[in-house]
Amino acid sequence: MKTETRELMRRAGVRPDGSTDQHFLVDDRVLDRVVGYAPQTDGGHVLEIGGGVGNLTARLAERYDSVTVVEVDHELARFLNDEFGGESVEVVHGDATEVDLPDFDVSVSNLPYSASSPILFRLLPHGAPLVVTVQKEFAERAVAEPGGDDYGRLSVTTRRYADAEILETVPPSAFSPPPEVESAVLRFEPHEVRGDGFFDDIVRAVFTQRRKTLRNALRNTTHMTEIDEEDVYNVPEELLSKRPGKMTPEGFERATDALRGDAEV
Ligand SMILES: C[S@@+](CC[C@H](N)C(=O)[O-])C[C@H]1O[C@@H](n2cnc3c(N)ncnc32)[C@H](O)[C@@H]1O
Repeated sequence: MKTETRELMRRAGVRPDGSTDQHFLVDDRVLDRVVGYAPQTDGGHVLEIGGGVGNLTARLAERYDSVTVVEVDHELARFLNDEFGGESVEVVHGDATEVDLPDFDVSVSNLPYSASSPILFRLLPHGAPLVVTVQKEFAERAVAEPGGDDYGRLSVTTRRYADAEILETVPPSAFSPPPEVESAVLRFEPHEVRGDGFFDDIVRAVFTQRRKTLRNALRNTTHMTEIDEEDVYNVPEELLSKRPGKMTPEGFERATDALRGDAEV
């Protein structure tokens, strides 16, 4: 079943005003490409965040054995369930920054722009490929190199978990209602990482102090990381004197290893 987005919007009775991140992708060629960018897993379980009227959900259900779609809007969640719910499509009504997420082989989503960061910080540690449409400026931050203004927690976390690339930019006219900014399709290919939340906690904390040296950023955020202040001095001096915005993910790894006490420094 391939269903025109505008027809789905009419049937769902939605009149999105954009205030709740409800910009629906109505360009069916872009939708087809978004789905095509995702790897075809064997059978496979796909997770979609923000199902809207199901324009992407319909395509994902054709391609994968099972779909879990999370939607925060009560009316839309009910529509998705009526339209697609069944053995192979499970609709979860809830906030994707909070609800339990299932294991998945791949995630394909047009993310709600105001919650893109917290959602990605939840998806990346799953270690599965992701294809997401986000604000273009957000995509540029995800792939930013150390040293520039765009480089931050999002860039470090992205590089820690995955290789990311911008596949195409999408103009406002592809959406209804059109957002004010351009969008971009981002793909994340996961790579092996030692999974632990400590690294993520340190990165989150020190980027609240991005203009400070790592030494001061770590000392000022012990309430967030729960490290002992004296452990800061286990980190090599050459790292302590850098600013977080100039540190590579490898530098962050050396620093967190030293803070954990299992470093070869
Ligand atoms: C950009 S629209 C995408 C809709 C549709 N999948 C498409 O491609 O056109 C984002 C959707 O995410 C939903 N949403 C917003 N915040 C959310 C959250 N925190 N958790 C789950 N869904 C959310 C909105 O209600 C909206 O349906």
